[in-house]
Amino acid sequence: MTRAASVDFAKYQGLGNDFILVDNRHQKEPVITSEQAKQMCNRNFGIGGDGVIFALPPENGVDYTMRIYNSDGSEPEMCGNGIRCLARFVAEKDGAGPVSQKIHTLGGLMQPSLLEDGQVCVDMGPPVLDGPQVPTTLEPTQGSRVVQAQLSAAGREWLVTCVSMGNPHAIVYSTADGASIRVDDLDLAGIGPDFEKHPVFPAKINTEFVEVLSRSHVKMRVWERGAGATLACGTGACALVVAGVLEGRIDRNCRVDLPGGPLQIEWREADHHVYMTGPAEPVFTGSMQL
Ligand SMILES: N[C@@H](CCC[C@H](N)C(=O)O)C(=O)O
Repeated sequence: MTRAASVDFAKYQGLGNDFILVDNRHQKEPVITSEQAKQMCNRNFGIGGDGVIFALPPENGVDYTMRIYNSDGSEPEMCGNGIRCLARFVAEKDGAGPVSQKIHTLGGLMQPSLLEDGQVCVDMGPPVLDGPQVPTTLEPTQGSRVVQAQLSAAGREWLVTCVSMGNPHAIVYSTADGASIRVDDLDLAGIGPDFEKHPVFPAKINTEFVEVLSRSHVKMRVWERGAGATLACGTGACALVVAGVLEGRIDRNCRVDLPGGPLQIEWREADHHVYMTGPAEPVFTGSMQL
């Protein structure tokens, strides 16, 4: 395995969730360490980003493999906005037009399609709803599912539904007394870390707070595991639509307004897969000394 003295990269963003992308298809292990990824993500001493994402050689008969480091150097299983960016990055590198890809991730098989209008639609596979698999030790409330379970965090009682989209999410639509969330009023930096490190989430957790505008339109803010408050979270948007359907609050096809802009999410009844459609934009390219 070769570690690099400098690394060529492309910076992309999906709704302001920004990533440093590295074409690493020549070798199985990332050319940089998790510590170097953390340094690259630093907004003062590095390039700046919410994560570093690698295109690696294919595994399991797919086109290529994706791995990602969060900005704190931890390694999550999946990233929704990141996979749209990576799909466009690889297609542009390979000189391919609108194209469908199969990508192996630690969270399973993902299938992005580049659309004529520049957006990317990703078949994110089925959500994982079994509580222990999310994982959470919260007591299941519907079979093995954790839906509207009461949780005490940051000095308040909340109702949370737990969903994995390859990576773990806790979704909050209301407090335990039934009061709706007003996302603009939340002290996210005060509340988010308490969820992220809560002992009922052994792999830590991404948390989405959601306000329902109509049955087909919601607004959210996110506190991400390993990255803090970000402008968007694609897996989070998918997870919150699944949770909203399970809680009976919204329909299966829903617009999700994130701080960085909207995503269209569908939890399709026919195959139980979640489909996410949104933008992926190049910002600049460069080379960083390590
Ligand atoms: N922003 C991402 C999620 C990135 C990973 C996350 N922080 C985790 O640790 O699971 C997205 O768009 O899905």
